[in-house]
Amino acid sequence: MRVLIIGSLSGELGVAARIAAARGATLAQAETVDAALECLRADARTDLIICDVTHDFGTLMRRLAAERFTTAVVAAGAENDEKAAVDAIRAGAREYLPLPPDSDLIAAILSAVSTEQKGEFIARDPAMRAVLSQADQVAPSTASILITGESGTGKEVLARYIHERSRRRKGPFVALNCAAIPDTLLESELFGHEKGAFSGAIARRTGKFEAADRGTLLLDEIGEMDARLQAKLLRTLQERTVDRIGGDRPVPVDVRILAATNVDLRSAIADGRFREDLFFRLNVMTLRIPPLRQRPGDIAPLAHHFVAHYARLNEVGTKHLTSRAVERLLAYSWRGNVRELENTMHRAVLLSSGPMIDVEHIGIPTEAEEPSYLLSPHAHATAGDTIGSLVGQRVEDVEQALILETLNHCLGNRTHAATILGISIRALRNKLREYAARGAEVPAPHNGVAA
Ligand SMILES: Nc1ncnc2c1ncn2[C@@H]1O[C@H](COP(=O)(O)OP(=O)(O)OP(=O)(O)O)[C@@H](O)[C@H]1O
Repeated sequence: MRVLIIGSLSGELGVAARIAAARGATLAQAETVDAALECLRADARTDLIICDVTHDFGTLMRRLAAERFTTAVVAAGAENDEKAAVDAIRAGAREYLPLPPDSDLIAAILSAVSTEQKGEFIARDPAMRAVLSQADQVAPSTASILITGESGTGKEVLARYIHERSRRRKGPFVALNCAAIPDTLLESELFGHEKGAFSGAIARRTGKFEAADRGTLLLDEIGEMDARLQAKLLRTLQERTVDRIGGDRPVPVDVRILAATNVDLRSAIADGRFREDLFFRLNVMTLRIPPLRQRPGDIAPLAHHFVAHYARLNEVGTKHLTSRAVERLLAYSWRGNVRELENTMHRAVLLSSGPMIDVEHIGIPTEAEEPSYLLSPHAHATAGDTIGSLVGQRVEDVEQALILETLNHCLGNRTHAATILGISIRALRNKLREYAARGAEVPAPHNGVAA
């Protein structure tokens, strides 16, 4: 694990750094926020940042967000400085590390970050066990693999699972969501840029390809990549070199590519939106993750796993699901798949005050209460009654209500809502911007529940 320390190593922070190193962390150090950002731009593999709160912590968090660094940050400061601790957590710190440092707490933080990264893969249902045994077979090779499945089914977790079982497991695992970044920035995010390559390129930055050198690069939502970048990606895969924007020579890279998608790439090819030659490069083998509703044997084990995880994380003591609660979970359709189950369990842990989690803490409707368009993939075949009651309303208003309601159901997850609605994520984002401009309340990406 790579840890970047921001602040001086001569005092108690230095003691914390030495404890982290003794627990196996590789250290880098920066005296200032500027120097730390330079360090991150030059090497995107940092797993954890520990920052002295007396440095400008708020600025650090804002600048990390502005440059789309998602590295976990821990603030370190005086043990009795409650205000600093509260401010740091509010600004987005994962933890407050009181100084002088406690070596068990540092060990716990390192282990939490590494478990999060490894991601435990729960698979009890035979359908999922079959996918895992295919993954076990292909993991050791260097073949590109395409992972398909609805949003929230666990494509990224499966990609990490493959990386951990590959010969590259000691190398980095780097993931990039191609839909989350505007086309204009995606190129520099993937391939990097030289200083001054375009306005705003204030310093040289390595891209995800270079960050994943000798490891694995997951390109999530590959179907959203625009045609020009598809061509550049294909060239990179063929030539095993990357051209940084503004660079004057290709840089060799050794990266295994895993690509994930929740759209049907064959129909994207038929519509001319995805290159067939790139598809064949990426798709040496396809692993298809079934939606959660088609692997009921996974629902209860996953639910127990998330309850234990969030109870531990929120320090609320051990909690258990009642058998009625488990029955309710088994009867639900989980259109948002494992991510929806995870968010539901996180909320239930926070809402239940005693040791038991019952149906009222889960807050999902029974099957009879679920809207038909969420239960059936053939919504129009079952939605006749609903349509009748809409006569008299404007299409635009009905569309807005449907989009916002679906987004609410998906706990704010844009990708999943777009999949259910059958529109592209870009189209969804444009609509949401329009609604927000008109004053409508648009659910935040995580609906207020920290994932
Ligand atoms: N089998 C599993 N075991 C444990 N956790 C899982 C499993 N599958 C999914 N999860 C959890 O569910 C959440 C969603 O998983 P993940 O991000 O891998 O889905 P995805 O298919 O890549 O979603 P998207 O298409 O929206 O990117 C994550 O928090 C992940 O840790």
